Amino acid sequence: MPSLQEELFPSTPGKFKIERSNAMNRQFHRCFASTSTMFLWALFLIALTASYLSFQSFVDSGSRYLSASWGGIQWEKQVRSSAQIHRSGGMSVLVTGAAGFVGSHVSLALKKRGDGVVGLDIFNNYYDPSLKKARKSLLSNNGIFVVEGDVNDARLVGKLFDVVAFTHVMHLAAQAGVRYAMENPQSYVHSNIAALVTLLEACKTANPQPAIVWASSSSVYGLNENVPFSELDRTDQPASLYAATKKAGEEITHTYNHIYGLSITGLRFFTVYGPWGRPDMAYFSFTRNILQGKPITIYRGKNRVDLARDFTFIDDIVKGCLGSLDTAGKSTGSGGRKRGPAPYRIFNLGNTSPVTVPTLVSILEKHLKKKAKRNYVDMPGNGDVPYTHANISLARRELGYKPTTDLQTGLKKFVRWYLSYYGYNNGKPVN
Ligand SMILES: O=C(O)[C@H]1O[C@H](OP(=O)(O)OP(=O)(O)OC[C@H]2O[C@@H](n3ccc(=O)[nH]c3=O)[C@H](O)[C@@H]2O)[C@H](O)[C@@H](O)[C@@H]1O
Repeated sequence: MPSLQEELFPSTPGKFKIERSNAMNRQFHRCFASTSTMFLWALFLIALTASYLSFQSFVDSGSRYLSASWGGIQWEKQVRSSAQIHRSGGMSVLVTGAAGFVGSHVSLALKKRGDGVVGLDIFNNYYDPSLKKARKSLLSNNGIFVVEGDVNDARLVGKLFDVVAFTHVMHLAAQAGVRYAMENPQSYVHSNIAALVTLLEACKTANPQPAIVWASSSSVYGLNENVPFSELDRTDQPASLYAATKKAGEEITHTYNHIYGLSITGLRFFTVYGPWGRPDMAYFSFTRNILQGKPITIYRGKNRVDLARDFTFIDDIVKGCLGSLDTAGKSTGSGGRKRGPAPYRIFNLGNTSPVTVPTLVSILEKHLKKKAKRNYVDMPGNGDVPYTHANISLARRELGYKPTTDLQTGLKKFVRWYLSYYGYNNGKPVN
C-alpha cells in the first residue's frame, strides 16, 4: 500500500522500493526540481505576457498618435492663438464641453470681452452632433478653437496644459439629462466622475494651477422639501444617478481643494434653456413636436399635481459663470502641493420663479401660434423631482448674479432661434 507521501509524490512505476529516508530525499529533490521547473515556466510566461502587453500598448499609442486629431506644430499654434488674451487683466480659459449648450455661450461671452478661450469637446452623439458642429463653426468664426477629444484622455489634457498656462478652467463637459441615466448609467460615471478626476489631476499638477469653475446641478437637491432650495439644504438624497454623479463631483472637487489647494466653484444650474439649446430637454422637444403636429407627453406628479421647474435663461447663466470666474480667487498649490487654503464655493444659479410644465407648453403654443396635442401621464419613477426653486441670495451677494429674463421672454428668443435654425416645419410637413 503506497503511503500518502508516495501517493502525493509517486516514484516511477515499476521501480523497486528504496529505504524510506533515501526515498524522502529523492522525493524532496524531485519535488524541488519540479517546483523550480514550474517557477521557470511561470517566469517565462510572465515575461511573455509582459512583452505582449507592452507591444500592444506600443501599437495602441502608435496608432493613436497616427490617428489622433490633436498634436503637432500647427495644432499647438491654433491652441496658443485661441488662448491669447486681448484685454488687460484678462484670463485664459480652458472650456470643456465648449460645443455644448452652456459651453458655447460661455466661450463666446469670454472671447467677446477679450479673454483667451480654448474649447475641448468630445462631440458624442447623445444628441444630434450636427448641432454641436454648428456651434463649433460659430465659435471658430469668433476665433475660438475647439479641440475634439475626451476629458478622460489624460495625455490630451496634459498636453493642453503644456501648451497654455491656463489661468482658469470652465468645466462644463458632462453627461447631462436626468432620465437617460436609466438607459446608460455608465456614461454618467465616465463623463461626470472619471473625467472630472482626470481633469482635476491635470489641474493639480499644472504650474500655475488654474482656478476651476464647474457645472453641478439643481438635481443634487433630490428629495429636499425646503423651498426655495438653499445651498445649506440637504443634498444627500439624490433621486437619479445623474444627480448622484453631480453630488459626487461636489465631494470630489472638495477633496482636491482640501489636499492640493485648487480654487473651486461649483454652480448648481436650474433647468437652463434658450437659443442653441439641448434637443433632449422638454422645451426643445416640445417645440419640435408641436411644429410637426405630434403629441407631447406631459408628466404629472402625485395627486395630478403639475410639475414645476425654475427655468433659467441661458444669458443669465452666462452672467453667473463669468461672475464666478471673475471672483474665483487663486489656487494656492504648485508642483502638486498645497501652499495654503484656497476658495471652495457652491452657488445656485436659478431664476427664482418656478413655472409649471403645462404653463411652459402654453407659452410655446403662443409663440409658435400652434396648439400642442397634450398627453398627460403620471410621472414615471425615473429620477424626476416634482419641482425646483432656487434661493439665489448667496450668488447675488458674492457674484452680483441677478437673473433678468422671465420664461415668456426667454422662450420667445428660443422660438425665434429655433425657427431660423430649423425652418418652420423642421424639414417635415406641418399638419
Ligand atoms: O436643473 C437641472 O439640474 C437639470 O435640468 C434639466 O433637467 P430637467 O429639469 O429634468 O429638464 P427637462 O428634461 O427639460 O424637463 C423639464 C420638465 O419637463 C418634464 N417633462 C420632460 C419630458 C417630457 O417628455 N415631458 C415632461 O413633462 C420633466 O418631468 C420636468 O419636470 C437638464 O436636463 C439637466 O441636465 C439639468 O442638470
